[in-house]
Order: sequence, then C-alpha cells, then structure tokens
Amino acid sequence: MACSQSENGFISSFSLFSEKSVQELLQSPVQGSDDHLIEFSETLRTVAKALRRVAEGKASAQAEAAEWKRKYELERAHNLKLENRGKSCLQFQTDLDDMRTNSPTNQPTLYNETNEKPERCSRNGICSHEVLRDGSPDSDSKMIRKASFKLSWCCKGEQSDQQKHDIVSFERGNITTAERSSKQISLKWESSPQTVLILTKPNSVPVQILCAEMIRWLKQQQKLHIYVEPRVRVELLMESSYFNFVQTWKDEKEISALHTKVDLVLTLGGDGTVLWAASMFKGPVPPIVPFSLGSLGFMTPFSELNHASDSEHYKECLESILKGPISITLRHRLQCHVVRDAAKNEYETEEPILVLNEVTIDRGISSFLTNLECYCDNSFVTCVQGDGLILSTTSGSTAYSLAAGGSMVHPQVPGILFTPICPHSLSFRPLIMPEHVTLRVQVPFNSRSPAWVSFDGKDRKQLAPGDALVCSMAPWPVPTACLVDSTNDFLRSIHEGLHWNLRKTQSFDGPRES
Ligand SMILES: NC(=O)c1ccc[n+]([C@@H]2O[C@H](COP(=O)([O-])OP(=O)(O)OC[C@H]3O[C@@H](n4cnc5c(N)ncnc54)[C@H](O)[C@@H]3O)[C@@H](O)[C@H]2O)c1
Ligand SMILES: Nc1ncnc2c1ncn2[C@@H]1O[C@H](COP(=O)(O)OP(=O)(O)OP(=O)(O)O)[C@@H](O)[C@H]1O
Repeated sequence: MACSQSENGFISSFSLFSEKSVQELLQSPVQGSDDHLIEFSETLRTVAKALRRVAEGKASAQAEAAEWKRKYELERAHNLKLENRGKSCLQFQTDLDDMRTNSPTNQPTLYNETNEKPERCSRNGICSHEVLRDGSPDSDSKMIRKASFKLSWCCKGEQSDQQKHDIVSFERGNITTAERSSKQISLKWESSPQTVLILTKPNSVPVQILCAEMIRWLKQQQKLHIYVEPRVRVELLMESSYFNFVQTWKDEKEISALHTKVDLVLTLGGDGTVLWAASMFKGPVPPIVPFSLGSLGFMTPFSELNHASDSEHYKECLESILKGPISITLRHRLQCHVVRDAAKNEYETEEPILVLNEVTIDRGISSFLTNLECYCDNSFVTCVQGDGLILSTTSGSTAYSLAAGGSMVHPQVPGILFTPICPHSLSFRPLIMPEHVTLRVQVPFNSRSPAWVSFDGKDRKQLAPGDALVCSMAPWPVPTACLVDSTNDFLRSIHEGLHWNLRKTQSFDGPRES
C-alpha cells in the first residue's frame, strides 16, 4: 500500500498518521496510565482510517484512469498500425491487381483482431471493433461512422421538433387531448449516410440489372460503401470483377451487427422483400427505401418499373433521400413469443420473433376446427373456433387480415388487429386492440389437434395442446421512406393496389329528389 501511495503522491500527509504509527502509540507504556492519551490515540486512529479510505479511493480512481489511458493508447497505436498496414496493403494490392482472382471466396467480411491478416486489411477492408474500413483502391482507409439523423414530427405541413408529451390536459376542468397518434415524421440527416445495404428479390433479371446499375452509381457518384447478401455478391462477381468492393457477411452474428453499420437499406422487389429486410433486423432497423419491382407493392412506393423509359429515375429518388429530409412511416412490429407448455418459465425456450405484417395461428394441415383460447392482458377475450386467427399490425392490415375480412388501417395507427379466419359463428367480427396490450393465444389441453403458427407467412411452428403464443408491440418499428407522406402513400397503395371502392360515377341524368 505504501508503494501505491507514493506512486499516487499520497504518502506525505497520510504517513504522519498511519495506522501502524497509531498502533505503536497504543502499545507504548503510556497507554495504561493516561486516559487522555488513549482517547487522543483513538481519535488519531479514526483520523488515520478516514485518511486511508480517502487515499484508497483516490488511488483506485487514479489507477482506473491510468488503465483507461493505457487502453486508449494501445487502441490508438493499434489503429495507426492497421492504417499503415492498410496503406501498404493497398500499395501491394494495386501491384497485384491484375493477378488478383475474382473468386467469390475473396469476399469482404467483418472480422475481428484475432483473424486479422495484412491482406484482409486491403480491398476486402473491414477491420476489428465493429469499425468499418473500406480498403478499396479509391478510398483512403478512413473510419466509417454511422450517419446520425434527427426525427421530427410535422403538424399540418409545419415541422415541430417538440415530441409529444402532454396526452391529456386538465386545464380549467376541460379535458383535451394533445396527440393521439404520431404525426407525419420527417428524418433529417445530421451527417451524410455512408453505408447502404441493398436487398433484392431472388431470381429476377430486372432486379439483378437494376441492382448492378445502382451499385455502380452509388459507388462512383455518391462514394458510398455497399453491402449486399452473399448470394447477390456472387451474382455480381459473375458479372464483373469490378464489384469486388461490395461487402457482405458470413454468419448470423455479423447480420446482427449490421444495424450498427448500415445507414440506409434499399429493397428491390415487392412487399415480400420489405418483409425480408425487416426480418433481418431483430432489433433497431435503419431507414428502408423500398423500390417496387413486384406486382402489388403496398409498402413499396418508389416505383422503378413504371419508369422503365427513364433509367435515371432511381438516381433522382436516391439523391433526394441521401440529401434529406425524408418523410417516413414508422411501421410498428409485433413481438411474438412461443411459450411451450413444457417450459418452466414463460420466455425460457424460444427467441422472440418480430413480424411486420402478422402472426397467424391456424389449423395447418389438420382438417379439424381450430380451438384457440384468447386473452388480452389476462382478461378472457374469446375462444376462436374456425380456421384460425390473425394478429396483425396496421401495416399488415392490407395483407392476410384484409383477405380474412379485417379492416384496412393507416400504418401510423398504433394498434393490433384481431381477425378470425373463417370463424364458425355468425357474430365473430374482427377487433382492433390498443397498442399497449399483451395478447395470449393458447391451444387448450382438450383441443382435438395441434395448431400451427407462422410469422409474416414464414417459419411455421407447431403449437401443441397447452402451448401458447404471446404477442405485444415490439419496441423497434420499421422506418420506411415515403414517396410523398404516410397518408398519401397509403391511400395511393389501396387505390392502385386494390382498386378500392372503384365504381363508375353515377350519371347526372335520371330521377331526382323533388
Ligand atoms: N389469403 C391471403 O391473402 C394470404 C395468404 C397467405 C399469406 N398472405 C400474406 O402474404 C404475406 C407474405 O408475403 P410474401 O410476399 O412473403 O408472400 P407471397 O409471395 O406469397 O405474396 C403474398 C402477397 O401478399 C402481398 N402483401 C404482402 N404484404 C402486404 C401488405 N402489407 N399489404 C398488402 N399486401 C401485402 C404481396 O404483395 C403479395 O402479393 C403474409 O405476411 C400474408 O400477409 C396472404
Ligand atoms: N432477399 C431475399 N432473400 C430471400 N427471399 C426473398 C428475398 N426478398 C424477397 N424474398 C422472398 O421472395 C418472395 C417474393 O418476393 P416479393 O414479394 O418481394 O416479390 P413479388 O411477389 O414479385 O412482389 P409482390 O409481393 O408485389 O407481388 C417472398 O416470399 C419473399 O419472402
């Protein structure tokens, strides 16, 4: 301790009253004869103890600070080393450029310090600590930070930074509500987006062509870093070795880190591709720009195929999105837990699954009537006897829920749709529950057959008698860019996609009310 004290510059005052010296004082012959001296010695001992505590506290704080400083310096030295290596690798790589193979196995990956090799720090360029480096020859190995942005709520065309606080005001005894659901949201970049993830519908030639074209433009004109799925990278490299700079991932762990690196997601496909994109993010989701290359496109307002004659159209859209501000729709998701009867505790067994459209509990291949007991926050709702039940988000209200007779709901409305599928009852009308409830759908023990649950139309799982599905609103919405705004895009999608309430206008001539 003396050593650490002297190292920390505390020895001087403390040594005068060290416990040891007080101890010696107490053990001296004077101790028994003079009560005052004993009292004085004890006071000294207390003071010494207090000083020791102060000294220890400060010493440990200083030790901690020293440790942080050491870590910082190590980190800095390490980064400098990597930068130098990256530069020399780039030099080396440029020389080797012509000799370089274009094999898909050369794909850039995320990796950590332990498997870091000089050649991996170059063109393939992503280094450790979740810090991205693009080592392509036309970049300078600089660190890439995720772009920051600010969301604001607009009110009747005007923007307001003020978030909703007062829901109900009791001023002068009159009850007024301030805001019931979120208004149009505007996203403003505070720093420029640097990394884009492009997700594409598989097996589509128009999608492949547009994807390659977009990547060239985003790289050359916007100097962006680009991620694609491993399958897409292979396809791109088969087309040309030019696409070697395009990055990808190799396992689930790297997918789960994507949201920390990607500023913007572009989807090229239909609604299914937007669902696919959302399912890749089990937590926060970066803003998604959905380009429509499918047949319907309720969630894909950026229509590219309609502009086939104008191949520059996507450039205009992306330029405006990269510049901002963008109107976005925050699409709510449902968080679903399958709770097995065999599990001792509610959330012990299976990972939660997030859905953007809906979770469906149906009879699967069984020809028996489904029998499902439904509870809302522990209150009994009803027993579904029919083909099944859909718990849908408002974004999913235009999908399966609509086909089962559910209402169409604006995607910004925070609610959970409770829509039966072919109920064997004359009075079972669909419900819409508020967003804060937890719904529980249980297969009763006396059910004649198991039920099946599927998530956005995928990942079917069996629910045995006694098993349940617990569902509530997820904390991570899916922000999708609007072409105009949430309302305009929603109305356009139901007009164009469903021909909603399309009817020839009644002619002027004919009988009139007198
Ligand atoms: N009877 C039905 O209508 C029915 C049956 C099964 C699944 N689905 C829907 O299909 C979805 C899965 O989509 P997919 O593309 O992976 O499968 P998919 O390729 O089978 O396409 C299903 C259709 O649903 C449309 N769709 C998807 N999400 C929509 C939305 N939010 N609003 C309006 N239409 C939407 C798609 O455009 C597509 O035309 C499921 O989440 C479910 O909602 C509908
Ligand atoms: N990146 C992807 N990887 C794997 N599957 C995908 C991917 N993107 C989309 N899919 C799947 O491909 C299917 C069709 O996709 P999508 O709905 O986008 O196209 P579509 O059917 O042509 O369009 P629309 O839904 O407008 O008719 C969906 O089932 C979807 O889950």
